[in-house]
Amino acid sequence: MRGLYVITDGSIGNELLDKVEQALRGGAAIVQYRDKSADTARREQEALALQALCRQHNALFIINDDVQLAKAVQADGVHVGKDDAALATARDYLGKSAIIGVSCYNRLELALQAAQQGADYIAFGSFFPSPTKPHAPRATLELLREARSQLEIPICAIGGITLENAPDLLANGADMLAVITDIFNNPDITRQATLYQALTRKQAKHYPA
Ligand SMILES: Cc1ncc(COP(=O)(O)OP(=O)(O)O)c(N)n1
Ligand SMILES: Cc1ncsc1CCOP(=O)(O)O
Ligand SMILES: [Mg+2]
Repeated sequence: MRGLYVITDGSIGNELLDKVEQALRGGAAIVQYRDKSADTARREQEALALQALCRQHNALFIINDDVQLAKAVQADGVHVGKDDAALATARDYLGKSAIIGVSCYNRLELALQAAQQGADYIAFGSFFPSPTKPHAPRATLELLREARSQLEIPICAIGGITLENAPDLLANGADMLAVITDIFNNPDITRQATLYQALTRKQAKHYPA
């Protein structure tokens, strides 16, 4: 796994599908449906529509937090953090072939443990001030380098990523760049996604596509 990993946000509103499609046209490799609302019916409907869109564009589709929803819509996988299902629980529920990503914040030991327990990728961040999650713990490029030297699974970087700071993340070992604001707040989402994809193709060479 590598490339641009776009994450949806509740604030995108009713242009959700349209905006995600624009990102996919620009070459986003992975889409995460991240919706913190309690509206189960709408969440399922949106997730199903996004799943179909990702299939059309050969992109992976990941559900944030919710293993039940991931199974219900046959998503490619789920992303879990400290307040979500444990990795082992998610694996039991979704099976061997599901992609399970685990948030490790700024903690190498969590990443080593997740890798040992069968995570498909891990995520560190926030690397930079994030408009979406201003109070997220701050991760460093040094942590990324150290993790790169110890981990074989793909590493995702998240938090306040922009086209200006993305090259440092890639140069220090990130395989995937998870982005909300700098993609979905851009007036030309497709072009912005294309620019990210070009950067990741140039620099993330740790794994085959
Ligand atoms: C790719 C990716 N990385 C990190 C997160 C954050 O997960 P978590 O810590 O569970 O926080 P929420 O996103 O659930 O608020 C993520 N979602 N995706
Ligand atoms: C979910 C999450 N976890 C750490 S930072 C973040 C939000 C990233 O969004 P943005 O790209 O807007 O900083
Ligand atoms: Mg979570």
